Amino acid sequence: MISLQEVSKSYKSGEGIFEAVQSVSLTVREGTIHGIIGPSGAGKSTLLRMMNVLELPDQGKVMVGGKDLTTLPEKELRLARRSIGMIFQQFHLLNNRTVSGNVSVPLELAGIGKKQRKERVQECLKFVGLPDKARQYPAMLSGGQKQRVAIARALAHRPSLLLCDEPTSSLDPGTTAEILDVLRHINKTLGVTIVIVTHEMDVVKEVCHAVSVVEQGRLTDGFELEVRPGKSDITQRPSYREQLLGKAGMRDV
Ligand SMILES: Nc1ncnc2c1ncn2[C@@H]1O[C@H](COP(=O)(O)OP(=O)(O)OP(=O)(O)O)[C@@H](O)[C@H]1O
Repeated sequence: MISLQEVSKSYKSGEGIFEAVQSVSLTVREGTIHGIIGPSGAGKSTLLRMMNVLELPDQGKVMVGGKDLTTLPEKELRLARRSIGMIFQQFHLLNNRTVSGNVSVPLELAGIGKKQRKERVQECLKFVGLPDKARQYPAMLSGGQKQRVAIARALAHRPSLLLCDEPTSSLDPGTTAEILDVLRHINKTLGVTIVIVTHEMDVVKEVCHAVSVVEQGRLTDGFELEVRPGKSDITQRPSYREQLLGKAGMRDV
């Protein structure tokens, strides 16, 4: 289980202090795919980046696997982070490394031996359906293939949690569906808990078991989902929620 407990984060700017996340508490059930949705600038990415303390909250706790990541000494935090993979909208691959070189990076940083690295890289590439692309460079790949490489890299350490920051926002609808299939497969077959930040209703509708709604740095709603494409029996709710559910063709369960 992952739980954020009353986390807050402010940024200083020329105009003063901006409160990007304000006292948010949120629980992600183990083994689920959890969406975080809301308008642009609402604080979704900041919230996600606090889940692996890429962004250190000013206040509050980040509980992952029974430990508060905000209080862990650096060495322990590094180890804890190995069980948390992350992928991004822009893939963040190293262009001067081959596909297998990219997937190998976290294993190299962890000091894993060459033979073991090679085996694990092959396993991960096979899992995401790219075993034949190992020797190619990112520039030779499509957007969907690049995201698969990023996913393979995120899986290298066998994470229990995968954080996804707008993973399909650079992709066309067909490729989006393929990437969502990969994420669903990871959740189902490996039992990995997945958190997806997205502004796309279809992503929530397709894969999420639960969703949290973030607006202006605050959690304004959260609910379990039953995916019902095409249905319109939407429970009356406050405006943003109505809008979300309506667009996604979902209802409360
Ligand atoms: N490092 C930073 N320094 C200053 N301000 C920041 C920083 N990171 C985020 N912000 C501000 O905090 C607010 C929340 O940003 P965040 O990226 O979390 O929102 P978001 O909901 O993910 O938005 P989007 O959907 O547009 O990516 C924004 O107003 C953003 O400009």
